[in-house]
Amino acid sequence: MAFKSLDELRAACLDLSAGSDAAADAVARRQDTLTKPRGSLGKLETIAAWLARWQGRDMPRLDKVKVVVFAGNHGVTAQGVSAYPSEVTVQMVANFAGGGAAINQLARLAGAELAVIPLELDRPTGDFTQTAAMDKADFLAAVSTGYDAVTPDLDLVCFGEMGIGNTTPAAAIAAGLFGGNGRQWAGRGTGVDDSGLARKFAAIDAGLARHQATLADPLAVAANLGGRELAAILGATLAARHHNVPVLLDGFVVTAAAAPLAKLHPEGLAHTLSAHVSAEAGHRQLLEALQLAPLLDMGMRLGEGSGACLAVNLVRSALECHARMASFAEAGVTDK
Ligand SMILES: O=C(O)c1ccc[n+]([C@@H]2O[C@H](COP(=O)([O-])O)[C@@H](O)[C@H]2O)c1
Ligand SMILES: Cc1cc2nc[nH]c2cc1C
Repeated sequence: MAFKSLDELRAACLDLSAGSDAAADAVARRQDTLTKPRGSLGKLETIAAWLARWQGRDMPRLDKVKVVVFAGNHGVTAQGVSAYPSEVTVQMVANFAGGGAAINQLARLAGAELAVIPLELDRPTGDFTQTAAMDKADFLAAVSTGYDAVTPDLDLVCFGEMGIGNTTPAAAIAAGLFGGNGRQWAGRGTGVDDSGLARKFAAIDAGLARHQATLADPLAVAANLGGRELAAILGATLAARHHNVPVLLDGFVVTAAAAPLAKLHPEGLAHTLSAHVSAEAGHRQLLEALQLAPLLDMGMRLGEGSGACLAVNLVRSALECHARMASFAEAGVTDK
């Protein structure tokens, strides 16, 4: 899919199904026949129904699970907002290819295929304190790349990212969409010290001031204050909805990247679950603004899709119980 205009993309963001009530109801009915007190598997029961709704299957499946990690570089790193230099982005992409990153281990354990998509790493986005991060064409190209990364054959997809500096655009998007300033949304990312954190606050406030006139448009927020890997995650989240693929969101950066969809459509992120709340300062507040309840709280702040991958094992647990437990009748257990 190559989105040719913001209006075309906006229309695609409004064209969203509500998922299958029938499949979700079928799961809820079966849950109540299984050998457990009703509701006793808690969120595992609602996760099974969520899978069914968004796959559109009475009996969901998890045969093909994928983690897609998008990588990008950021002009705003010129403001001294990260603890690490930008060259780490391409170096970590090589590490992903070599199997040496955390996400390689966690994806394997989760039974998930890993794909890494670098987005023009040698051409960082504009520094949003000075100019737009991306012009329209750049933004649409990144969204389109993300859209094409999600295919209808997937049963579940996790999004992750790698991009030195990207907690700054993520916080700027959150502030642009939900109000507030740098201090309210920025955290330490890879571990900036107090002066780095102060530079982050200032960069975000400068970006918000520079792009103030466009903050009412969620797509303009994503283009002006975001980054290529974040735009790709927005496109990928939209594609997942169009292709009936449920989504696990990772940490602060992925959540901020997908947030414009929720601003454009009240049910825009209904096909997603927040896998975890990261240790990045603004994540809990962002999840609250989006009315998403995180599954895990592990104190993680890595990115890469690492938290999302952990939650694949919870989703697998939900499906295994749903699909394989005996009913009261089958097991000869007396129901209440
Ligand atoms: O998504 C998160 O919750 C998260 C929190 C802290 C750091 N990160 C990762 O760290 C990088 C961004 O941190 P920084 O300090 O360079 O903005 C980027 O590669 C992210 O994957 C990600
Ligand atoms: C080493 C390193 C690995 C990462 N993975 C995601 N973000 C990262 C940032 C750094 C610095």
